[in-house]
Amino acid sequence: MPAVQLPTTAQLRQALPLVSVRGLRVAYDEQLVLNGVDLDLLPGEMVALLGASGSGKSTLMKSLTGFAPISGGSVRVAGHDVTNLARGELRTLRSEVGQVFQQFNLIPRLSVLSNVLTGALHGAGPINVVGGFSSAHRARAMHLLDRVGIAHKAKDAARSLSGGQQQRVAIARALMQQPRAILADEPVASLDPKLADSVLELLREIATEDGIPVLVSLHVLPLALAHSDRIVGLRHGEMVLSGRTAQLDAAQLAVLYQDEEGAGDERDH
Ligand SMILES: Nc1ncnc2c1ncn2[C@@H]1O[C@H](COP(=O)(O)OP(=O)(O)OP(=O)(O)O)[C@@H](O)[C@H]1O
Repeated sequence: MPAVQLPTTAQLRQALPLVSVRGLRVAYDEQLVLNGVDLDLLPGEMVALLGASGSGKSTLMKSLTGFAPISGGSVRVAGHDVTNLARGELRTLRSEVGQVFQQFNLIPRLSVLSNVLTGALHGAGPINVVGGFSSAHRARAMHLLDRVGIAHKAKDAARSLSGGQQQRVAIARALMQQPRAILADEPVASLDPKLADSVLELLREIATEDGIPVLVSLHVLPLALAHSDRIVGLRHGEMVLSGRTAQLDAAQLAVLYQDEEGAGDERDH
């Protein structure tokens, strides 16, 4: 009888979703804004989250880090049960999930290097903050700035950088956390198309090289088509689309924007 090849622990880990959402419901003031959402994110994949304005993209992202009022379903992120966190576990969860935002959210007067170093504060207690950063932290922050292509700006004030450069700093700051997943909520909405391409390329490279999932919400369909492995789509708070990017056709994608004011404008530009 041929020997049975059992998968290694590494292979099993690779196949398990880092994020697993089932039947998620979120309500604000009794208004249901997410209704029965399912989502899996696997290590190493770049997943684009699409949907018209108000469809629930930001709310879904917030649900993954305990920032949304979850009223039903289950949310597991990096081994944490987000709907039932133990005392102190929320801080750990947030330290394990890197976040990137549309407006970069840097501290403008601080240097680029200091901004990246703040990523190391996630999950650190007050003593670590007072104690300052170790030389190992500084070396790691410089390495990450080099990785995102702006090590030469390390000493400059964050406010002196262009939007594209600031977003690279924000990505380096997220990496400083040694995240197990990255959530990027409209990270290129404030950037011109060329910079948008380069930032999304960088995020995809990180997903592949670091073997972590990156969930990125986007308003521009061509960007999602060019830079994702998979596309998921929300409509009126329901997940109505999920598929490999290369296999989705125009009719499937059009469902996301049906009946929306200005449909066609938003997704094409
Ligand atoms: N804090 C809040 N309080 C009340 N309602 C909220 C809150 N946050 C979001 N909503 C509502 O939830 C719905 C989904 O909003 P959400 O921001 O998740 O959508 P979105 O798809 O990210 O939109 P956009 O693309 O415009 O950013 C909207 O109707 C919005 O008004």
